[in-house]
Amino acid sequence: MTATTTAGWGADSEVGRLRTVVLHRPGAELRRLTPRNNDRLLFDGIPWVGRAQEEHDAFAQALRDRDVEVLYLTDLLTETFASSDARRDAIADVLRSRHLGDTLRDYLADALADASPAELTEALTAGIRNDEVRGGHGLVTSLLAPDDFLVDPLPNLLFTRDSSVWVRDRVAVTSLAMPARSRETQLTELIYALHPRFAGAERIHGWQNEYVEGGDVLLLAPGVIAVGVGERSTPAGVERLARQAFHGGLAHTVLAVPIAQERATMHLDTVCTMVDVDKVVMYPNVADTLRAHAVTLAEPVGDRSESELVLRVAPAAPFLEAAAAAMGIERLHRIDTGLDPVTAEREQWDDGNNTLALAPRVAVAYERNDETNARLEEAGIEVVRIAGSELGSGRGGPRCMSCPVLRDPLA
Ligand SMILES: NC(=O)NCCC[C@H](N)C(=O)O
Repeated sequence: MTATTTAGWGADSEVGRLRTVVLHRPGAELRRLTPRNNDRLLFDGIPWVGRAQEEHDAFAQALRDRDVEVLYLTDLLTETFASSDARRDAIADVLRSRHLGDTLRDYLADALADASPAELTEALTAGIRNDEVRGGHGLVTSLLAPDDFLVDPLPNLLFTRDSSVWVRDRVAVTSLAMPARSRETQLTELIYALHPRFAGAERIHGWQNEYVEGGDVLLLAPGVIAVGVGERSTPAGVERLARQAFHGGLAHTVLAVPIAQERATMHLDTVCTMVDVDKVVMYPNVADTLRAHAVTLAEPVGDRSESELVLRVAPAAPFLEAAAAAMGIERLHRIDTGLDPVTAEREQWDDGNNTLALAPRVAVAYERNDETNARLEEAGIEVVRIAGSELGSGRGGPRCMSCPVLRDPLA
């Protein structure tokens, strides 16, 4: 292991004391959701935006009350757009869309180049509707419906955990599998590449690599990473992340964990999150069937390049056992969601498993999941309850809505 966590950023676990986090306060992009587009944009309903903002502000305040520094993604993006390179790259990326046509593309290129940093952030996150453009009119604008999007909104920006994840002192900008989300990581990558706060931060992965989503990546312990493989993160994505982690000396074991390819279990963090150094809250309906392949290096890195590393893949073993063995602990204790299978199913759907640890044995959770929260407390976990009736309509909880940038190291 060569890398260490630096003072300004980095995390080597899910539970080290949280110092800095990136959130996204929901805004205009949520007002774009309609019953006709919400499925495609990966929302299960139409949130009441004002209430979602109140819930989110209370979430952010709960973190600040615990001395966590809250950074907002759109502030970082707007500050990043002080750089003309960032503006140029962001505009080029969004205009690569095959839906635009040359007339519209030329018009938008000029309009976006003239936009202020804040206006550019707004256009790239809330999207641009056909009836909102003042020029570039022609074949494409005539044939599209007035409320068709020329640039799609990004309502899932709310889930900042998916678009980047820190692994020790490196940031993995992820690669999102669903078309509705792929543009999120273009923006995240610009922030990490060009925002002065992250100057010098080394990046692994990237939005054009094989698919890996942050919600699938769990830092079980220093040197041990679990990665869910399912609807979002692919086997090739896990292999890429493992190669990068091994090559950078960031991990000794990566657990590849197949999960059911279903909406309710889209990421590993929808069924399992850590609440202590040796405790997870877990969906009991999958706990006994969840398995993991331990991936390790067959030979030392030496002077091999990342692609030359030889990986050893162990046969599948029960997840909790494989995890404990890799973590070097006797047992990874499991706290169940709900009391019975039906309650567990209801509370898992409402993100009862998706907790954000602020420190060992302190976790933020949606208040609505009464039984899971009671079980956490019985197990000695302090639960910081937040409201999430509107926030949850995108199917994500406190962990999905937060990207820890700095945690105290456990190693
Ligand atoms: N880590 C997570 O589970 N994130 C929640 C993502 C929800 C979002 N609506 C999506 O479908 O991608």
